[in-house]
Amino acid sequence: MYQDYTHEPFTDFTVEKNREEFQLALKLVESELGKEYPLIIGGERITTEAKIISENPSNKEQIVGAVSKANQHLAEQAMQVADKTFNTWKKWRPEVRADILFRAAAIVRRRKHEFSAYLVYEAGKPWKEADADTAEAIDFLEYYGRQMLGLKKGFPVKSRKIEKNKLAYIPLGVGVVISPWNFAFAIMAGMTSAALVAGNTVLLKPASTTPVVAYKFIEVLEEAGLPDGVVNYIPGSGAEVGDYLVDHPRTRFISFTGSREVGIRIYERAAKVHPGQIWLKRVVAEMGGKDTIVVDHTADLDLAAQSIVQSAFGFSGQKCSACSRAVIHEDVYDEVLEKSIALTKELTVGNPVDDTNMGPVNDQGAFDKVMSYIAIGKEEGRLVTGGEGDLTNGYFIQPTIFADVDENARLMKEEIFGPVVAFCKVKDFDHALEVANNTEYGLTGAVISNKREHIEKAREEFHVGNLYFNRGCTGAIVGYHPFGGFNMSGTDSKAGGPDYLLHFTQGKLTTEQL
Ligand SMILES: NC(=O)c1ccc[n+]([C@@H]2O[C@H](COP(=O)([O-])OP(=O)(O)OC[C@H]3O[C@@H](n4cnc5c(N)ncnc54)[C@H](O)[C@@H]3O)[C@@H](O)[C@H]2O)c1
Ligand SMILES: N[C@@H](CCC=O)C(=O)O
Repeated sequence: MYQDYTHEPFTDFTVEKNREEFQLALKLVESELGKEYPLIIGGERITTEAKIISENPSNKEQIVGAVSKANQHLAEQAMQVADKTFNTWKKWRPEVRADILFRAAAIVRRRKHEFSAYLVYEAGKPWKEADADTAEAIDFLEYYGRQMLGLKKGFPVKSRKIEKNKLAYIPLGVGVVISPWNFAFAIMAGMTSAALVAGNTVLLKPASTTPVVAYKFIEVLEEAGLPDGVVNYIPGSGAEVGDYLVDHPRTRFISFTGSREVGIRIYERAAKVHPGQIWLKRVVAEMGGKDTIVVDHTADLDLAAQSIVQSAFGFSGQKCSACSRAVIHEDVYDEVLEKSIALTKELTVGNPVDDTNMGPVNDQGAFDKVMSYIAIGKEEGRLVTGGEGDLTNGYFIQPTIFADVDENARLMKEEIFGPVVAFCKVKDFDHALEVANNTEYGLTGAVISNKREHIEKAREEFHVGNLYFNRGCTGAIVGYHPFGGFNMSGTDSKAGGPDYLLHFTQGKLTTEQL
C-alpha cells in the first residue's frame, strides 16, 4: 500500500541547521560548476563539439556547465531509439512504472538542497524559490505515480447482460517534451514523468539556459531504474531541434510549456500531417499569462499589499502566474499603493547565493525585454519605485511599480515576465472584473475582498484557470491547486491535477459478447 499523497514541505530557512545544510549544498554545487555534460540517447552518452554554455545569470563569468548540443541528425537518432523503446516500455506494468517515479522522488528528497542549489546557480533562484521548485518536482513524481495507479484501472462503464465492457487507457507513443527555464526542475520533471509513467517514451528538450539541472534529473531516473531509451536527453536549439521533432511523422504528442509565441508556432506546425504520419498529433501547451490581483474597497489592505508584492516580485516576476497588474478600487487605491511601495523597498536584490529576496532575470534577452517595458511604463504610467537595471555582474533589475496605468495600456496587456507591476484604479467591482478579463490570456488571478457577493461574482466571471481569494496568485501546489489557464494561456490542461495523465493516453474500449 502507498501512503496518501501529501505535498513536500518547504524548508524553514529561519532554522539555523537548515541554513547550514543549504550552504553546504551551495558549496558542493559550486565545486561542480563548469563541468561538461553529454547528450543521452538510449542510455549512451554522446559528446558533441557544439555546446550550450549554461551561465550563472547572477555572475556572467561563472559557467554552470557546458552541455552537448543536439542537431537534427542526433534528434533523428533519438527519435528512432524512442520509437523502438516504446514497443517494450508500453508493456511495463503501470505499477512498476509508478515505482520508478516513487524511487526517483525518494532520491531527489535525499538530495533536495543539492538540486535547489543547482537552481540557485543555474536559474538565479533565491533559496526559498529554489526550495519550492525542488519540492514541486518531488510532488509531481509522487502525484503522477499515484494517479497512474488509479488510471490503470480505467473508468467504469455499463455492461448489458450479454456483454462485458472495459474502458482502458493506453499510451500514445513518442512524446516530445519541451520545457521552460523558469521552473527548470519542477516543470521539466513534471512533464517528463507524466508522459513516461503513462507508458510513453520521451525526447526531452530542456530550455537552453537551464540544461544542467535537467541532466541531473535524468541521472536520477536512471538510478531509479528507468530503462535506457525511455527518456532521451537532447538539449538543442528550439528552432532547429524543436521544429524538426514537432514536424516529425513519428512524433505522437508534444508537451510544451513556454511562451505564447512558441506555443502557437508548435500548435500550428503540429497540425500539419506529414508523409508517413498515421495520427493527428496531440499538443498540450501551457503558455503565458497576464495575471491580475483585484482589490475591492472591503479588503484587508495589508494582505492586499503583501499579496501583490509577493506575487509580482517572487523569482523576479518570472512566473507565468506572476501578478503584473494590480486593479484597485479607487477608495483604497492610494493606501494599497503606499503599502506596496513600502514593502517593495524592503526587498533585497542581488546574487541569490547570499540569500537575497530577489535574484537576476534569466539572461541578456530577458534583461533587454524587461528594460524595454520599463521604458514603455515611463510613458504609460508613473514610476513610483524601482526602474533601474544593473548589468555589472549579472542581469539584475529592481522591483518596479508603475502607478496610474490606463486599463488599455501595453503594460496592462502584454506579458513582461519580469519584476514590473502596473497599478490601475477602478471605480467599482464590476469595472475591476472588466479590466481583469481584458487580456487574451487567462491563467491566474486573485481577489482580495471581505465581501461575499464580490467573491461569488468573481468565481463566476473572472475568467482564469486558477483563481485565488484573499491570497496571492502564485504558488499552486501539485494535487491541491491543479494548474493551467484559458485562452492564450494554453490548451486548458491542469498540471498536477487528477485528469492530467489522460492527455498522454488514449481510451480503448473492449466489448466481449457473452
Ligand atoms: N502556463 C504555464 O504553466 C507556464 C509555466 C512556466 C512558464 N510559462 C511561460 O513560459 C514563458 C517563459 O519560458 P521560456 O522563455 O522558456 O519560453 P520559450 O517559449 O522561449 O521557450 C520554451 C521552450 O521552447 C523551446 N523552443 C523555442 N523555440 C522553439 C521551437 N521553434 N520549437 C520547439 N521548441 C522551441 C525553448 O528552447 C524552450 O525549451 C513565459 O511566457 C511563461 O509565462 C508558462
Ligand atoms: N505553478 C506556478 C507557476 C508556473 C509558471 O511559471 C505557480 O503557481 O506559481
